[in-house]
Amino acid sequence: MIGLFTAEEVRAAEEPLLAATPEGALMQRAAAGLAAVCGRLLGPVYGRRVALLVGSGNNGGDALFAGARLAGRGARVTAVLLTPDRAHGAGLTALRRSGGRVVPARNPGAEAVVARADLVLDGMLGIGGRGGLRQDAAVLARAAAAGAGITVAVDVPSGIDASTGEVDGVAFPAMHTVTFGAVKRGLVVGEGRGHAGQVHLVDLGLDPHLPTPTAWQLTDADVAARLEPPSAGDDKYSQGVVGVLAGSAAYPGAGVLCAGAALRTRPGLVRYAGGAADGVRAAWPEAIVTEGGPGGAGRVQAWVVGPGAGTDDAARTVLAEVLATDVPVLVDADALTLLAREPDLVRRRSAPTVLTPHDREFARFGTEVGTDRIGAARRLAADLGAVVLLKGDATVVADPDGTTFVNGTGTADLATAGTGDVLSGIAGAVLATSAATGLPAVEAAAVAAHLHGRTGQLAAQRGPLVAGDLVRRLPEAVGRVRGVGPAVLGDSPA
Ligand SMILES: NC(=O)C1=CN([C@@H]2O[C@H](COP(=O)(O)OP(=O)(O)OC[C@H]3O[C@@H](n4cnc5c(N)ncnc54)[C@H](O)[C@@H]3O)[C@@H](O)[C@H]2O)[C@@H](O)CC1
Ligand SMILES: [K+]
Repeated sequence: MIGLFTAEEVRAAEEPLLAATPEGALMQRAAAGLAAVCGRLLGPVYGRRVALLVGSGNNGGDALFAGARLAGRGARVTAVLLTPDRAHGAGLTALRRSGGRVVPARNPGAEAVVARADLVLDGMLGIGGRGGLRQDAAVLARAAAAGAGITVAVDVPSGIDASTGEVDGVAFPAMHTVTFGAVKRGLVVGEGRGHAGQVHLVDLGLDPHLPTPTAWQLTDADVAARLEPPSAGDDKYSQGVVGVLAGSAAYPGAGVLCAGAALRTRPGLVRYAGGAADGVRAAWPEAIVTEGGPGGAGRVQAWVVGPGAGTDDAARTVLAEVLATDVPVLVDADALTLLAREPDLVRRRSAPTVLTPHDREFARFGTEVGTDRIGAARRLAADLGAVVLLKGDATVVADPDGTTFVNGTGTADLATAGTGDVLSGIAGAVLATSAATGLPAVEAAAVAAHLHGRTGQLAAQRGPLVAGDLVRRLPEAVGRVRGVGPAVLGDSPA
């Protein structure tokens, strides 16, 4: 698992490390790691044009020292200084000694330096940045975006909030971010994720000083370890029995997709008791279909309730009935709308509940998501005593105790009808085994989000995807996450 940290946590951890190391040593470690990544990205370094965008703090110092190292290898390095009188003195000296040039950002030629560069290194603001980019910095960020060079952010893309990922106005559009000591949360969540590109972590020796993380990202290996394949002693009941209450006469597809995803994730047994019995029977002869609602379905180890299920009185009765059981329940879509009217239905539960809202569904519980997605998910989780899986570009899964996972997989191609129904089916299947495996509900939900995203990446390789493609490709995605078949589906997030 990859720990995710706030800027404040990183700053606090740096203090004792700074005190224990010779002055400037940490910045040299950072600059060496940064220059090494830039060198790899450039291929041959000699003769290549590198532009450094340099602000007033230590982030600019990192860029200047890394630039000096690249200049030493023959790169043509130019530093564009936003505040020439406040740029890092020792860094400037090192760059000049290595043959680098310096221009103030207000000089007419500064934008052209950025536009012509083979690589643009963003050292404008690091974890000391507050608020959005000022006009002069925003102009340089836009020039980097418009240019053809590789864009690399130093520690964090300037203009993003390192703790929340919030972007206020313009931020540097990095293809790569070389971050120091620890992965900042803002690189993987909110708008920050889209600005950070591929994240490279440079070890500064900070680990012993960091607090135990409260936010994490799962890797393929973490997910594989939580999705154990069946063993010789398993039967269809011990593999997890999922009850699906999704779909209706108006929306039969939601039931078909949800039941199919549950079957394809962990095909122990799926009991279907929703309102689209004929459709599910036709699509999934493997499912046991009952028409009598949850009460007549037989014993299950987890329920999925809500996708395409409607919000009428009958749907409300079904929701109340499953929330009164003592097994894990996943609440999605229409059932979230109903639950937002009667949140006490979930507050009084003792078994785990997982809610899977998107932003509009989240807002029905009383507050907008806002720009701090981790904070928002944690607050609702604590308020309701339920796991909250807040869907988005980087899905956030929060436990009532504050433990949070930020998903690192997925693709924009997943923004299409029915993919949420598939996620619910996957999560229901993982939850159904959680009682036997001891997997906490928050981790089961995070595993499902990871797998859903990986399946989306796999399906999108063939072009635009529909939700049914996810169901079809799920077994292959599970196999790949477990390391069966080609290991790489896309860039790993960190
Ligand atoms: N502290 C350490 O031990 C290390 C720090 N390192 C680097 O140092 C960075 C943090 O350095 P700093 O604390 O100097 O902070 P920054 O380099 O992020 O810059 C802070 C400066 O920018 C100004 N500023 C803040 N917001 C602004 C805005 N919106 N527009 C314009 N100016 C703004 C502040 O007045 C301050 O002078 C890290 O991100 C990392 O890159 C690395 O060298 C590794 C070691
Ligand atoms: K930066």
